[in-house]
Amino acid sequence: MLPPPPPPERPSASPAARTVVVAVGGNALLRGGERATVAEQFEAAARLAVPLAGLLGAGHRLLVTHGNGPQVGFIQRRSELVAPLAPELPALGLDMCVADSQGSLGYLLVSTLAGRLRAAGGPRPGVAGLLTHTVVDADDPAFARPTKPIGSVPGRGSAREPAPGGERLVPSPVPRAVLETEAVRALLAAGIAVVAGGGGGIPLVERPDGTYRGVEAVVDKDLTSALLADAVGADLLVITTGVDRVAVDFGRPGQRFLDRLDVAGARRLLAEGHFPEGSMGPKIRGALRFVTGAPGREALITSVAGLPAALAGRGGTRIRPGPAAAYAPGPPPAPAGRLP
Ligand SMILES: NC(=O)OP(=O)(O)O
Repeated sequence: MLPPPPPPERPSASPAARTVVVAVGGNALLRGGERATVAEQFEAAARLAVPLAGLLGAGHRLLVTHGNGPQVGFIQRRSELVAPLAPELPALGLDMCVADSQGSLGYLLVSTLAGRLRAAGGPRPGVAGLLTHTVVDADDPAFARPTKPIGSVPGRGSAREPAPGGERLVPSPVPRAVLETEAVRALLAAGIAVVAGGGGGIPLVERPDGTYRGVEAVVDKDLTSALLADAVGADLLVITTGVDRVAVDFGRPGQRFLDRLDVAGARRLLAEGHFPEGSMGPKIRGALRFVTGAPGREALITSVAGLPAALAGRGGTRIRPGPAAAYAPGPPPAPAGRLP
């Protein structure tokens, strides 16, 4: 549970202030599915801004990260649909689509949070949206095995042969470093709320000469969120998803929701296949990476609707290290089955 510190004069002034990272799924802004209008997306972002502003009002430092799974698929489809009509317009690679999604989703999240803080009338930290780049390994095996669904219509396909309806699977390499880590740290230290790590970050690989190039991939935002949360020394990583709590045997007879998990238990359930890749798997792996990075950390998995209650200790699944945990900072581990 996150204890509310007394109202501060300045947002960063309270000794009880903690650094909180809240990861928001791309689906959270699309309640109406693919047909959600822009106005509905703003409404969803405005609802989310209420508990986020509450954290800032209580004096905590806040980093918001967000997904882009549906939106990056829409942007890519738009580019592909336009191509035969206007061949003079450049086709967009996935790195460019991720960058576009950071712009539009950053706009939604920053403008609604800034507006909520202004309307609340208390001490107002600034809110900054940061275009974020994530370095991945050029030889990550994910490039040969696409697992990340983008676009929102159920179905299965590959990046080259999309399934009917628009959803497709694309490579999702493990994030190794975020170029803007120092900037995020500096903004948080200055009491400014940050929106960063959007869509897992624009995926880059290093060229032999040390420069970067964008690649065809969508990095998992939960893993990037854990990496950033670790790097900025966060105390709490909140991962929002479509359910209020993590379940074992999800969607099967015997389904059981969990209030808390320790590291050993989470690892065992992950190994038993309760948390599939492309959904709960990266959230659990991100949470594990974060809580085992340093002592005193906690991860919380819950829904956007359940966020206010979960932050007050009345819901969600809490992941804590447990008595036998060993701490080892570093990038997120690869999922089972990947090369070391
Ligand atoms: N990039 C990413 O992981 O997005 P979602 O969380 O929306 O799938």
